[in-house]
Amino acid sequence: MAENTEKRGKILIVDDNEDVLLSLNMLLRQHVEGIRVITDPERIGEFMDSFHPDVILLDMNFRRNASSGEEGYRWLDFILKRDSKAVVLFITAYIDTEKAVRAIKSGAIDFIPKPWDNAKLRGIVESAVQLSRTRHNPAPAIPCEDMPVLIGESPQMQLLKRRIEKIGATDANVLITGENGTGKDVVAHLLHYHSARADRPFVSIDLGTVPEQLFESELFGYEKGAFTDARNAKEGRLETAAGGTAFLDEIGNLTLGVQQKLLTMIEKREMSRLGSNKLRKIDVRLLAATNADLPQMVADGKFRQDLLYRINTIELHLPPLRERGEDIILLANHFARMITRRYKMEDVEIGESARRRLLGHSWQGNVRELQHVVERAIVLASSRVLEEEDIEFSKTMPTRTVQETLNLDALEQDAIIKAIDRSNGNLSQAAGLLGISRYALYRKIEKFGL
Ligand SMILES: Nc1ncnc2c1ncn2[C@@H]1O[C@H](COP(=O)(O)OP(=O)(O)OP(=O)(O)O)[C@@H](O)[C@H]1O
Repeated sequence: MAENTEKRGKILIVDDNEDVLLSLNMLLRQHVEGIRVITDPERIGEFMDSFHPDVILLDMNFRRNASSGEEGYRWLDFILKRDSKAVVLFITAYIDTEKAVRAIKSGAIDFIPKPWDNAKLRGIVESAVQLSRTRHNPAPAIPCEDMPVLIGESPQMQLLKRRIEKIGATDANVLITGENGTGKDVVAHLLHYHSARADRPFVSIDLGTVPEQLFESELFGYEKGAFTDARNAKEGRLETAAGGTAFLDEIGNLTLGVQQKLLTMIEKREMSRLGSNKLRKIDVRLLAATNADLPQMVADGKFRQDLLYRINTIELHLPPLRERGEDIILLANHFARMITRRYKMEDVEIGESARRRLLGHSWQGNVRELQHVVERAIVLASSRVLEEEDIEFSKTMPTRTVQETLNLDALEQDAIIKAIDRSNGNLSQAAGLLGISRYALYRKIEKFGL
């Protein structure tokens, strides 16, 4: 998912657990325009009218010991009756495929599992805000000032940028390939931005996170009564993208049945919702991405050859970061600027020893991994020049070997951030790790403005 320094979206969080409210608020407030939290779901309507949230994060269970999620479905229904385009994310500790399928069929967009992974949670909320804006407002999905940036001056990246500009101006379907985290999502946004459809919606669908049973209803939508939980009709993501661009990420995951339906849509430019025979005209430009070997999948009978021909009119390949040399440092500096701006910190410099360490790493997680490494280094470093010891790679180097700061406040903040991170935002657990009470932790969070 493309990162942006802009704060975007208004979020309403509804959960009876104050810990959850506090940690979600803490995590998200740096990234969004506004947050309101309520413990009482009866007040949802009032806040929908006065605050106009882009996204509602909704707990599934409110009564003590409840775990069926029935209350969540009831409140979801209430929200969708009030605003059929509302974007709701369920917060839940108990999730299985059956429940996920039912929730999404009932109109929720996605889930936030408890405990959550901070980076993933930010990604889910960011996509939900974008979807809400697209649903509620046919205005440009990507205003000029939000044009995504593709950093890189290596010969491969220069060539790629030239091709993006050329291809963007056409309406060709494009298949973007590359390992995870190489920037496929950024390229898809750029292709849209350079196209004549730039002022129309850009709708991204990650088929790696949508359960297989929901591919068809998510992509093509459904009519009321199409299946048991279809209490209201819902437009599919492809319809939402009408006139603009649909980006199907992880297209290799599509089942053969849905591949057929997608092929028909590309060839005939029409589609029907689930539970309806009515054909609707549809004009979408299709971009797709994968890190799978689609020709091999065709050979194995798992991917339709005719669909592959349709989606790979043009193929753009993103090279792994380890093959891009100095781009690593350009990107690290870019992320450093982005992160210090986001957290309103002083600028940092990447020192010589840190550069060497970054250049020597194999970057299996590509640009996404680099972004996380830089963010962690900046948040935890004790000086404004990052050195070798500030660069920690996940798992391979779990402990810092640096001469740490001896400033007690800084040490305390550092420990609090680590504890919250390690307990995935669960403040009771974080307080336990720190050996203090939950209330003492709240006070410290307030004191340090974390
Ligand atoms: N060349 C680049 N310049 C600036 N930022 C980049 C670049 N490449 C990737 N990023 C950033 O790195 C992160 C991962 O990129 P992105 O989500 O586009 O990767 P992806 O290939 O789509 O990953 P996945 O296969 O896991 O979906 C994002 O935050 C994105 O903004």
